[in-house]
Amino acid sequence: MLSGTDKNNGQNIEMIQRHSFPPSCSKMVTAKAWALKKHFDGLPKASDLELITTELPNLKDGQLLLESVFLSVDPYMRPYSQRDMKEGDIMVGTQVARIVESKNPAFTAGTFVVARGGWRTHFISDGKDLLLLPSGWPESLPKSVALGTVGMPGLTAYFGLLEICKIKPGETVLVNAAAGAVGSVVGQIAKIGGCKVVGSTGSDDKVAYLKSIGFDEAFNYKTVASLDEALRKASPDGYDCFFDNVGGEFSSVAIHQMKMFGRIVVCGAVSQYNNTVPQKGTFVQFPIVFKQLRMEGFIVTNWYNRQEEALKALLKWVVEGKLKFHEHITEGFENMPMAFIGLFKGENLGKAIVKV
Ligand SMILES: NC(=O)C1=CN([C@@H]2O[C@H](COP(=O)(O)OP(=O)(O)OC[C@H]3O[C@@H](n4cnc5c(N)ncnc54)[C@H](OP(=O)(O)O)[C@@H]3O)[C@@H](O)[C@H]2O)C=CC1
Ligand SMILES: O=C(O)CCC[C@H](O)\C=C/C=C/C=C/C(=O)C/C=C\CCCCCO
Repeated sequence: MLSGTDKNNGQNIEMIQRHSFPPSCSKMVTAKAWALKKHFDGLPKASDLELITTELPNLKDGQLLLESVFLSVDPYMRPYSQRDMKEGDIMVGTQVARIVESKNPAFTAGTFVVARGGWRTHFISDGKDLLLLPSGWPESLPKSVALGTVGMPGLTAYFGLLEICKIKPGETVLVNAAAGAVGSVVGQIAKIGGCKVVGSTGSDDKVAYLKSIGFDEAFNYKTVASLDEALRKASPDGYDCFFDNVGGEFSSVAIHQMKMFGRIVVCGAVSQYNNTVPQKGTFVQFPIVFKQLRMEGFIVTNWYNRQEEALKALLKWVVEGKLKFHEHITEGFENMPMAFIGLFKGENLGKAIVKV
C-alpha cells in the first residue's frame, strides 16, 4: 500500500494507494474515491474520510467504465453511513457520469447517465443501475440538475407533496429547509398546485430567494424572536400540510399550528442526524388526536416505479419556467468532504453539487 499526503485548500488529505490488481496490468484506469476512515461522531470532519486511489481492471463483456462529471452530496449520507456502512467502505452516493468505454450493447460511449457509484471519480458498472437522463433534456439545461430538481430530491418533493400530503388548491403548506434541494421544489410545486406556501430557512439571503421563487411567506428560523410567533404570523389560520425536512424543535412547535385534519409529511430530520445523544422531543399524541392529524414518513425510492412520469413532469415545469432551480457547486473531487459538511452548516442554497 503506497501512501503520501497532498495538501489541498489547507486540508491534509492522506492519499492511500491501493492496488486491487498487480501493477503489471496495462491500460488500467486510476480511480480516486472517498472512503469512510472513521465513523462520524457528531458533525462529520474531513479527517473522518480518506482519499484513496485504486487501479480499475479492464472491462469484461457487459461492463461499462464511467467517469463522474457531477457528484451529489446529500444529508441522507450521514444517517445511512451509520446504518449501512462499515469503516473503510466507499461513501454512498449518486452522480452524473459519462460512459468512457462500453462493452455493454445497451449503452454507448459518450452517453451521460445518473449512477449510484458512490464518491468515486471512475467506476465500473454492469449497466443495471444506470439511468439515462429523461428524454427531451435540453442542451442548455446543466446535466447536474438530474441530481437535484429533476432528480432524487425533486422526486422526493413531488411524491411527498402530491402522494403523501395530497395537497388541494387553496390549502396552506409549510416547508422547512425550504431553500434546499427538496424544500425549494416542495414550495414551487405547492404554488403550481394553487396553495399558499410558507417556508423557513437559515439565512436572510435564502429568505429573499424563497420570495423570488414565489413563496408567499418566508422567515429565518435562526433570527426570529419566537418560532411559534413566526409561524402564527405567516399563517394565522394554521397549516393544512407540513412538509418536514428538519425534525427536532421546529416540528415540536409546528405540530401545534396544524389545522384540523392536517397532514404532516415526515421527509427527514436533518437537525437530528449529527446528534451524539438522541434528543428527547415533545409528545405528539395530543395534537395528533385532537386535531385528527395524519403524520406519515416516506422514502422516495419507494416511489421509483413511477419516477419516469414524475421526472417528465418536473422537467416540463423547469422548461416552462414554472420550477426554478439553484445549485451550490463546489469545484474539485478533493473538496467533497467540505461540500458534504457544508450541508449541515446551511452553506448551500439549492442543490449541493460537486463538479469534478
Ligand atoms: N425521505 C426521503 O426519501 C428523502 C429525504 N430527504 C431529507 O430531506 C431533507 C432535505 O434534504 P436536501 O434537500 O437534500 O438538503 P438541503 O439541500 O435542504 O440541505 C440541507 C439543509 O438543511 C438545513 N439544515 C442543516 N442542518 C440543520 C439543522 N441542524 N437545523 C435546521 N436546519 C438544518 C440547512 O438549510 P437552512 O439554511 O434552512 O438551515 C441546509 O442547507 C433532509 O432531512 C433529507 O434527509 C432528502 C431526500 C430524500
Ligand atoms: O446507493 C444508495 O443506496 C444511495 C442512493 C440513495 C438514493 O439517491 C435515494 C434515496 C435517498 C433517500 C434519502 C432519505 C433521507 O434523506 C431520509 C434519511 C434518513 C432519515 C433517518 C432519520 C434519522 C433521525 O435520527
